[in-house]
Amino acid sequence: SSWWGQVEMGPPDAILGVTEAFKKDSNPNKMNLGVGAYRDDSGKPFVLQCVRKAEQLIADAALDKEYSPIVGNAEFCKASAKLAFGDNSSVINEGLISTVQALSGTGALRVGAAFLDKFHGSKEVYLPKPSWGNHTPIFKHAGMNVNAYRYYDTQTYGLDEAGCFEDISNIPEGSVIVLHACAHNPTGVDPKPEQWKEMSKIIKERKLLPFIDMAYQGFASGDVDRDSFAVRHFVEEGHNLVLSQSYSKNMGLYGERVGALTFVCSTPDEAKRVESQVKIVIRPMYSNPPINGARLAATILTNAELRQQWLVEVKEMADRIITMREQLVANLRKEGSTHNWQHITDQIGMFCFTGLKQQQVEKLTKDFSVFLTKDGRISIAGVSSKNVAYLGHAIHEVTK
Ligand SMILES: Cc1ncc(COP(=O)(O)O)c(CNOCC(=O)O)c1O
Repeated sequence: SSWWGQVEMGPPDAILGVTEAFKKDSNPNKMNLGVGAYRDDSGKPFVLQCVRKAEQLIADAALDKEYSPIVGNAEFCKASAKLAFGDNSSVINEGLISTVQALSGTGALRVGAAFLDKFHGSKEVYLPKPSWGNHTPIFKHAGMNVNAYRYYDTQTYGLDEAGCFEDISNIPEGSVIVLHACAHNPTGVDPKPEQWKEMSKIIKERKLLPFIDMAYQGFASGDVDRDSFAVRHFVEEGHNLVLSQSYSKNMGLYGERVGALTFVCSTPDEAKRVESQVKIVIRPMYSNPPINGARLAATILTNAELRQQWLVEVKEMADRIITMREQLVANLRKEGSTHNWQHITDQIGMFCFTGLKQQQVEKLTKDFSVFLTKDGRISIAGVSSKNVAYLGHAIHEVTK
């Protein structure tokens, strides 16, 4: 008899399911706006030049393939912390942080969640509503209880400031609050600096633990320092926060699984004790991280010429997305749409919450072969100068 006869078929991943349906469609005008990966203006995946050059430097160095330490590539961890907190960050200079390499952003969140489940006083985690789909299972699988705070306003397609601030003011002391540093997924709605300052104040008053997820640093505005405003403000305000970083989007290292997890602690001794316990979480999970992606990122971040080229390339990616937002709105106007599409250009980063209702989404897919997730989220990366007019026409047709 079979061991697993009672195992049921699991539900398909909402996002990857969109790509499956897209592949089956024969319409030459079909568009895949579901996938959360950058595409250039030809709709192709994009490997940055600085990554190709770093690959060459690493190949020429003929390095060995020995195990990485449990905490990963030390040069990468140091460079990652500096990128997030700034070159002259006091928490770095005073030895108050512990940074470990992670299996990309997902791995950083998962190890962070496992550490919190083991050592943090509260099991309660609060996610923005809505948040990245994977946040919920990541924290649940680690044993935490997942709750939500109001974030997105379905009427204005922007931040529900009143609801957000009120909900955060009511989160029980000691709870963990997850924040997207920039380029909020799936809404594209980021707090303004003034709103971040207010959120920091309330979070401090409520004695909450901020877990900041920064998966798009540099990819949102095109400026790595500007995109790290929330992280640096919270540190300046004295929050001992947890930070997850991903290089999937801003360096295009998706499949290399390059990320980092940082704990901001109160003393150097606490940082050492925290690191020792994070290592004990990692050891039985995957023992030690892969070497290649971290070498690539460390080379790019520490080689002056490659770093400069990276800053140019990540801005190019951000600028292309911003241009596509502007051209989509222009095409909707050209089509004669009378709706207010301001939110498409107010929102930032990979995604746009269009505000399309489910039946409009279904019509967009059925009649125009435009594929997107049911919640009306589109990945702007899938929009190009070749298909933006078609998209404008299609959205106008289903919303007029
Ligand atoms: C907010 C957030 N955190 C973390 C991550 C983690 O990404 P990774 O594990 O690749 O670093 C992601 C990647 N999302 O993937 C794109 C999509 O939603 O279709 C993310 O959006």
